[in-house]
Amino acid sequence: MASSVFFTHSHCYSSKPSSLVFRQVGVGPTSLRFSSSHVASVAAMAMDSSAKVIDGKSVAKQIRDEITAEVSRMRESIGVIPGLAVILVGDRKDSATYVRNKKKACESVGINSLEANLPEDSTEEEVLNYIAGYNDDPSVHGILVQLPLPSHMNEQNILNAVRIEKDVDGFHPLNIGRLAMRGREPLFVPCTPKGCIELLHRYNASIKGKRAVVIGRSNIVGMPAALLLQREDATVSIVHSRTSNPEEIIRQADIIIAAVGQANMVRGSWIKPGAVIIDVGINPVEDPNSPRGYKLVGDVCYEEAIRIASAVTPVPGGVGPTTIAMLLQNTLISAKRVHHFE
Ligand SMILES: Nc1nc(=O)c2c([nH]1)NC[C@@H]1CN(c3ccc(C(=O)N[C@@H](CCC(=O)O)C(=O)O)cc3)C=[N+]21
Repeated sequence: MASSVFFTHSHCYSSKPSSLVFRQVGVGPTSLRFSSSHVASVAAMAMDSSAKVIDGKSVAKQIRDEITAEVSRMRESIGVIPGLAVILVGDRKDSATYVRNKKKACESVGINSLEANLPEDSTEEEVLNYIAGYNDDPSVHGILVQLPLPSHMNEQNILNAVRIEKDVDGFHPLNIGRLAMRGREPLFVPCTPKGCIELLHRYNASIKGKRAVVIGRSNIVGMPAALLLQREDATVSIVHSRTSNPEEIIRQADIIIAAVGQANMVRGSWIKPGAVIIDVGINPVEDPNSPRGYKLVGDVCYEEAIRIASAVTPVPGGVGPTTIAMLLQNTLISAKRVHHFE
């Protein structure tokens, strides 16, 4: 999702001999569960099953069920249905897919969805006109401008035009500013980082007092994720393209949030045994065995991580579905707030 590119690993060598993986794992506390007489392959298998896959799909389903109940309670008691407007400019295939998924998700919980599809060569003014219309429309409680925008548009101008009360993406600078300040509360927390924290909570990963590393410092994921972790009382480091010793810092982390957009960048040997890993990356890599010709992988080498971490989010099926669930949650929060519905 994020764009900086700073390491060169493009493959996850899952065919590594398991004895090597075992030695890496063996330095950590999890190895205490196994006597040294166990053969490596047995231990590796046992550790495989002891690492948890964090099932973002099922967490998202759970959250959608909670939202469905709240949406109907709201409709029945005050007759209001939350509404989300999505603006898509251009015809990027991935953006079209995400927007379609968001629309489907809205339908599944009873949220109204409106969609504006503008051509790639639209002017900034045309986009601003749509935003103004949705800003004034009382049936719209959330406005999302799908990113990235075409390069001839000024993203900042456009995002600033969204009324802060409808900024369900949480990208408005005032929302980010409040997120960064102690004792202040943003109106909305950005969906992807919020989903990352939700996954940690729902898997009972403790955050308070833990060392967390966020890899990547984008405005939409890395930076707000670091702020959220800090609000949860973690000790947070941010590793980025100019960090001189990233592996050393990452290896100390109890919690890793990876959001750089580089396939399989984080290797098993960088991971502290027992760490919890939230992998935000969604990177297409060539795969002749897939009907599409490619498959999606994360920023973390999953096959290596699952042997060393205590829990890992898969890609797909991890952070992505949770992100969409958070968008629905933010839309519901917005509708409740404007109608003073508790
Ligand atoms: N204004 C704005 N807000 C966003 O929240 C926003 C955006 N722009 N631009 C693009 C990124 C990306 N993003 C995703 C959401 C869900 C999945 C998702 O559900 N992925 C599935 C399926 C992936 C697939 O199969 O294609 C999964 O990971 O399991 C992925 C990516 C939201 N973004």
